[in-house]
Amino acid sequence: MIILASQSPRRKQLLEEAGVSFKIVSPDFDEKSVHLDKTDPKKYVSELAYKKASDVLEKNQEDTVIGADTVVVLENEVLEKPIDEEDAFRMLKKLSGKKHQVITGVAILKKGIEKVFTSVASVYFKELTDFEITEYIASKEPMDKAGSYAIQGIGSKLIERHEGDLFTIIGLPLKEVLQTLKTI
Ligand SMILES: Cc1cn([C@H]2C[C@H](O)[C@@H](COP(=O)(O)OP(=O)(O)OP(=O)(O)O)O2)c(=O)[nH]c1=O
Repeated sequence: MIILASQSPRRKQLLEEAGVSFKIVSPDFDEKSVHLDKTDPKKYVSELAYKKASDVLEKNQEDTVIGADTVVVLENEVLEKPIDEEDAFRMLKKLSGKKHQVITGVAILKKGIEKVFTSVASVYFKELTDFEITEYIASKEPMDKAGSYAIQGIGSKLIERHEGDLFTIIGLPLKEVLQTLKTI
């Protein structure tokens, strides 16, 4: 059985639409309580994805477990989910008019097998006014998204363009995930 170790509705939907049959088991640890080094964002998302997957594998040892983590990286600063609306405003103000990276780390674990990889895409934000930012935050959409926006939602109107894999930005690099599932 394949298990998605994630509470993210986006990851669930992406995997469902790809025709994979799986169940969801949420990892049993608080992301906020883990203090990992963020100076290397690829290493950071890989470690978090690994922690999510290994926590679930421990209790489901006959299964294949997928864990993932997504962050936004702007000029060496890692932006995660905002803690409140003020934090979302701060992030969106920083992202305004600039290019940033979105990095998703994935860990696919099964007894004796560990596949961990990252995927990077770039997003170019339009210049945003404070009013546009405030209006967007009022939609509540930013509150559970890395970097405080959703490219697949209302947030699309904040974006000039993106380079790379859209699924990586939404939280799961599907092509690589499907390829890895085939080979393990
Ligand atoms: C940048 C961006 C992020 N996101 C989402 C993907 C992730 O769900 C979320 C980043 O938070 P994560 O901590 O990666 O994931 P999560 O807390 O939603 O789920 P779990 O830890 O249980 O797997 O941001 C979008 O949906 N659209 C976007 O454009």
